[in-house]
Amino acid sequence: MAATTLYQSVGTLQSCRNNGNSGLCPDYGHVSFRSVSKGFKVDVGLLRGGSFFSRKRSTCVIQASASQATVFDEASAPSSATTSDSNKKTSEAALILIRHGESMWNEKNLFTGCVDVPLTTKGVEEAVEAGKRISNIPVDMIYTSALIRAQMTAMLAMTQHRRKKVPTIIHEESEQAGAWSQIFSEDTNMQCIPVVTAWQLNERMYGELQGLNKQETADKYGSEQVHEWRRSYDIPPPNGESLEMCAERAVAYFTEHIEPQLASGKNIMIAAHGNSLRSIIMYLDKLTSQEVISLELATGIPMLYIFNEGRFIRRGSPPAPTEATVYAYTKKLAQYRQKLDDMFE
Ligand SMILES: O=C(O)[C@@H](CO)OP(=O)(O)O
Repeated sequence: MAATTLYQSVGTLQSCRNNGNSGLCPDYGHVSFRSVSKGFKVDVGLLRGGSFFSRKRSTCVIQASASQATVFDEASAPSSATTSDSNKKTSEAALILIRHGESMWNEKNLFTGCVDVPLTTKGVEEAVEAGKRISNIPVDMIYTSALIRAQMTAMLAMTQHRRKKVPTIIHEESEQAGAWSQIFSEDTNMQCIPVVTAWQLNERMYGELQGLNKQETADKYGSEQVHEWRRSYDIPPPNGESLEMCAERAVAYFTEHIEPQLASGKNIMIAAHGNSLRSIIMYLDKLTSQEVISLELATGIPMLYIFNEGRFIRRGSPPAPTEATVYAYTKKLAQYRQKLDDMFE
């Protein structure tokens, strides 16, 4: 994908006299924006042709810098996008990755790994904020680890989604669990998002470091040794998993179970962990074992990828609704957002 800077589009959009808060620009396509203190927030999805339609009168003054966003190149966008949540006509799909919000052991600075601890209040708030950032992005299926902090994050994030579909955990631990959690209404089923839990997406197993304080461990073994355990690619902590070992199960799960769903047009959210997501990002971004060392993921910040014709295109983190920045959607995502605007505003 060749990304063009927003600056180029801003020039054209500034010359548009706009009558509403959403519409089609003759040159640059779909635009929707909301008032911010200086000018407007604008989302740009490239669609050719069309004309503006109006909700209320205003003049389009867009203030943004080239560094704030990029615009998806129309040439690489699929030509037959529709506005359905799950689009089987094209191979384009959205992939959202979220590291869980702050856990009670993050707060205490303890090595956590596969110990199953919940979010703190701050973690709950981070998950809700993450949900606001992705509230306009379609989600057809959710994958989480088997750990409660990732599951809480996914569920809390979805409370903010504008589409208001209900995430429902798929229970396949036994035949009975599957049978007892069936839904008998097709309409209700259509308003649900299946949530698949998979241990393969768990945090890497931290071995004998689990439950130890990170600072005390660094004081005891030296910060270089601890940094090696925490961030090297192939050196495991005592009796634990290295990132490489974690990648073997997390990336295998991703390629076997999640990638085929993306290829069929399903929009996917994955809520998981610092290291299981680092290993998946290493695969998506083709990072080397050297490059992944410096990859750090913040808690509760969603990252968006577009899966298009078998390629993963990194799109960064969608902005929070309060941020006066510019974010460019793909044509398909812009249409989805427009549909939400039409349905709910
Ligand atoms: O303790 C853990 O399980 C992880 C994530 O919180 O820590 P680290 O940042 O050392 O990989």
